[in-house]
Amino acid sequence: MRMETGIAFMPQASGLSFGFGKIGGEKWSVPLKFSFHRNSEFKKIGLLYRRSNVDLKGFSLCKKTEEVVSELQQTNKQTGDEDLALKREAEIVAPYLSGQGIYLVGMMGSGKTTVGKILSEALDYSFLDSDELVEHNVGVSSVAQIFDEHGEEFFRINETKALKQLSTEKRLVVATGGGIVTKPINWKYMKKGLSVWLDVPLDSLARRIAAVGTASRPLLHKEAAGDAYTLVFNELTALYEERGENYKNADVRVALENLATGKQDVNSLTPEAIAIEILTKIKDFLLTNQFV
Ligand SMILES: Nc1ncnc2c1ncn2[C@@H]1O[C@H](COP(=O)(O)OP(=O)(O)OP(=O)(O)O)[C@@H](O)[C@H]1O
Ligand SMILES: O=C(O)C1=C[C@@H](O)[C@@H](O)[C@H](O)C1
Repeated sequence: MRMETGIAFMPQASGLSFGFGKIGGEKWSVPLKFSFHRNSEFKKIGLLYRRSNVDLKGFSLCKKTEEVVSELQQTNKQTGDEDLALKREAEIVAPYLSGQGIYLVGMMGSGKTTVGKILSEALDYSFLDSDELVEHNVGVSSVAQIFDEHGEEFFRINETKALKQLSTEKRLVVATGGGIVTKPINWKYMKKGLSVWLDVPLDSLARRIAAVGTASRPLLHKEAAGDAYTLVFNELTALYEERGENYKNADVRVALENLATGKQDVNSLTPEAIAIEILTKIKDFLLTNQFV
């Protein structure tokens, strides 16, 4: 069944539930429960995401067992500490947030999806990717297909419609499309919640995107000779020249270059560390602006 737009959040005993259905017609909803476990992965229900535990008990150790164990222990300690710090920061920020939606903006590959999911879990929010809502509304499986069949302008119109739908929702982290910042009307919708700019150096973005390929990112997918990193870097540079200023409209900026301290490399910052910084910056923003 092709569904018309209509989104509803409904509090339920089991947690939050989210439904898509026909406006004024029948609605369906999916119960969502959140838990906080490091060894887990996100499962998708409808367009929303939640965590599910992964059982690692059957993991078998082979050669260099001690090395593997020690590395795992080190990683677990570091990530365990970060998870705790993240949860603690989320508890501190939650009362100031009062359920306001959070819109992550930033260039393609800046980590809006990766960090957004972690942030949503820490805050007990739902997570949604605006590109996926556009795909759902248009009735296709990829943004690339929309660009191919209808062109960018059609995509942008539908992106604004999707954002309008989302802007009335509470307790939601949204990973927005990289170009959402280019239309002033989109800011009107995002200002119903808090917007956060994930500012990542272009060379890091190019590294990340070149590693996974450009097939799902039509604005970067160009048939040209050269190595993948350089091609992506050049396209990103051109895009950033056009739209870089627009990101500055965000309420909060989290610049990875500022977050990386001492000898730490921007590329070694974990999504958890970035999520903690987002919460800290949101708290500062809300404290500064609550009496003005
Ligand atoms: N902190 C990080 N360190 C290293 N790699 C990261 C980090 N965050 C995200 N990535 C990787 O970068 C790539 C892009 O991340 P992600 O999809 O979260 O970005 P995005 O902003 O949602 O991108 P897009 O707007 O293009 O959909 C992924 O391969 C992801 O694994
Ligand atoms: O930066 C952009 O303009 C885009 C980013 C993607 O998330 C998609 O929204 C689409 O590919 C366009």
